[in-house]
Amino acid sequence: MAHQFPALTSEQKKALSETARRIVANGKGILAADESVGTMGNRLQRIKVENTEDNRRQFRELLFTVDGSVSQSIGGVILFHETLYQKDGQGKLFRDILKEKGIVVGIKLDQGVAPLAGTNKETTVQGLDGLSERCAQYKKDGADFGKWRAVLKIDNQCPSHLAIQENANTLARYASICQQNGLVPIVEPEVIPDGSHDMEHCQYVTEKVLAAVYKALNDHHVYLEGTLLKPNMVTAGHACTKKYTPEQVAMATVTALHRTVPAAVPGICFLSGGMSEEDATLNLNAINLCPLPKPWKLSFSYGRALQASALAAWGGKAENKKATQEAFMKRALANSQAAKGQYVHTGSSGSASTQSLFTASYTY
Ligand SMILES: O=P(O)(O)OC[C@@]1(O)O[C@H](CO)[C@@H](O)[C@@H]1O
Repeated sequence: MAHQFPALTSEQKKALSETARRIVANGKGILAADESVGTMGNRLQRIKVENTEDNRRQFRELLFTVDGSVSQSIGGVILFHETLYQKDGQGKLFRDILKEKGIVVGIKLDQGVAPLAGTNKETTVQGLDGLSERCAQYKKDGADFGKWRAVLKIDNQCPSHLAIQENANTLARYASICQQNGLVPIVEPEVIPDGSHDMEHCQYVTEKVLAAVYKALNDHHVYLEGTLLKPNMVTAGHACTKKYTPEQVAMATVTALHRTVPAAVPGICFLSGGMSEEDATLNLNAINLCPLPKPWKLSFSYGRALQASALAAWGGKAENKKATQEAFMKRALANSQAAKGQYVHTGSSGSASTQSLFTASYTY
């Protein structure tokens, strides 16, 4: 056994676990603002704004320069490479603006998916080559955590044993490299919601995927206390005709997590996966009220479900700054309340917050 070859020193472990716990402390969650240039282009196209570097920068400036009280709801922000080096209108680096608010800066590290030949269009994730050097540079440039999204789908023969094993191993290798460079790895094995499967089938698959991920993390000597998990909630497929309540989603989700995720993991931050803003908040709230043992913080790492109303309010116009920032703050606060099981739906949600944000085959 490799006990005599420790992967990390006790100082490294302490720093990693402190960072992980800080991100999810007291109802805090993560703003996933790490959309790649292409994904951001799709978002901007919907509001008829051109996908230029400056338009991406302007929208993100609005999110990052909200009132400092946002740090009571947002513990970490995931950035895309471009954004880590961008500045606000006064020339201040976004990463410095976030850090001054006490928010931990994260960086998207995966480089998209590649096909797994001989499968039903399944994928693995690219980005392991040179990852250690990239992590070291990002750490120097102010990042303290990383994110790597693997995509598994439910379909005929999917997810295959190969896709589950390959993605689990790749996530574990990424997590190990992150920790060696002082970055807390966010481990994201997303079972995407495409399909007509029911919630029970999603639970079965999610358990298989998570069990494989935690086996691989253990094999790679990953220090679980210094990681965060970013999973899908257990829901029915987008085209399933049967509807489930937030309480049913919560019970299926916490059951799956309870069976597969060790209590050493400090936090589980769900992705929103195309749910409407309001559904993502209601489901998270129900998850925190679920009467099963919950040894981890259960919080959010939302992309679409934290930004949809804000994007709609902005519409690419500087004069909409106040409305944009208010829309973002409203979702941040609602999700922070939900992360404590204290969200009360007031019935005054704007139309953008109840619209489905589903995109078919959201693979990158
Ligand atoms: O599902 P959501 O909450 O919109 O986004 C989850 C997420 O992992 O997927 C996106 C694509 O990689 C990222 O921008 C984001 O971090």
